[in-house]
Amino acid sequence: MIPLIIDCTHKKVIIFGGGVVATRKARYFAGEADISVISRSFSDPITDLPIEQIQADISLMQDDEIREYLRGAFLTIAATSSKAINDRIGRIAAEEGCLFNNADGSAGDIFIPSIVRGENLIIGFSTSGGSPAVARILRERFEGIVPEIDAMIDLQRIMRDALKKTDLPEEERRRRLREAAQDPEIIEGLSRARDETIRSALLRYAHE
Ligand SMILES: C[C@@]1(CC(=O)O)C2=NC(=C\c3[nH]c(c(CCC(=O)O)c3CC(=O)O)Cc3[nH]c(c(CC(=O)O)c3CCC(=O)O)/C=C3\N/C(=C\2)[C@@H](CCC(=O)O)[C@]3(C)CC(=O)O)/[C@H]1CCC(=O)O
Ligand SMILES: NC(=O)c1ccc[n+]([C@@H]2O[C@H](COP(=O)([O-])OP(=O)(O)OC[C@H]3O[C@@H](n4cnc5c(N)ncnc54)[C@H](O)[C@@H]3O)[C@@H](O)[C@H]2O)c1
Repeated sequence: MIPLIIDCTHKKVIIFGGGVVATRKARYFAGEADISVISRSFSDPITDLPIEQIQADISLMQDDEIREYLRGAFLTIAATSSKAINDRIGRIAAEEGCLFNNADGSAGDIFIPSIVRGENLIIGFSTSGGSPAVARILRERFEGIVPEIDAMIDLQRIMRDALKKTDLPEEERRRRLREAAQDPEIIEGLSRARDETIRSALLRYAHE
């Protein structure tokens, strides 16, 4: 398993099933991907999301009909309450060369991680299906420190630009960036007085 951060803008994500789990998966991709949900019934929260809803009984569909829905899809998620239906969708997705995530049944190609999102940062936690509860606990543990990491990334971006304009050798620029990233005064200052700390860090680290 290899983690990737993927731009899902305008990518087609097809979700089968419209219950609690399908809603969570739809919410995960909503706002970036183009989502269609195919199900016999839809939970109330899923109907509030900006997604296409297609009402159908999947057990009555021929393989070709399912295949048609998957055409051009980046990712297919099976989240019905039937393992047999989910696995059947997985088989067709594999034939179509489409990435597949299975909420219940044989594991697909991808796991959906628990995520923490900052302005400059995304962290994903996955136990590869071993313990979603642990993934959640890790997310909650890291949520609190995201604002300070975000501020550090802002500072580092500005510092990198400033250092590139100097004649300092690359090794020295790298050393200073690493040192500033671990400087306790800067870390503390960023959460208290962000702009002032960025100014003083630049004076201290980004000159020849
Ligand atoms: C990260 C997150 C993304 C998302 O789905 O949106 C996610 N589950 C989340 C929440 C969540 N999951 C469960 C509950 C109800 C708890 C309860 O039952 O009361 C809740 C709600 C909650 O806790 O809030 C239970 C559960 N989960 C799975 C099974 C089936 C099984 O294990 O077979 C069961 C049934 C019971 C059990 O066996 O526990 C399976 C999967 N869940 C995964 C991801 C993948 C593995 C990720 C990993 O290994 O790290 C995988 C394999 C599916 C996949 O590939 O996507 C999201 C994080 C939310 C957060 O960040 O707060
Ligand atoms: N992967 C995860 O994160 C995770 C977490 C908890 C549970 N699960 C498992 O995922 C599955 C779905 O859980 P849920 O809580 O969303 O269940 P749910 O009962 O709320 O939803 C099931 C959905 O599947 C649809 N469906 C079932 N058969 C269908 C058919 N023949 N045609 C069309 N639609 C059909 C139903 O209409 C419903 O919308 C369960 O098997 C559950 O054990 C997975």
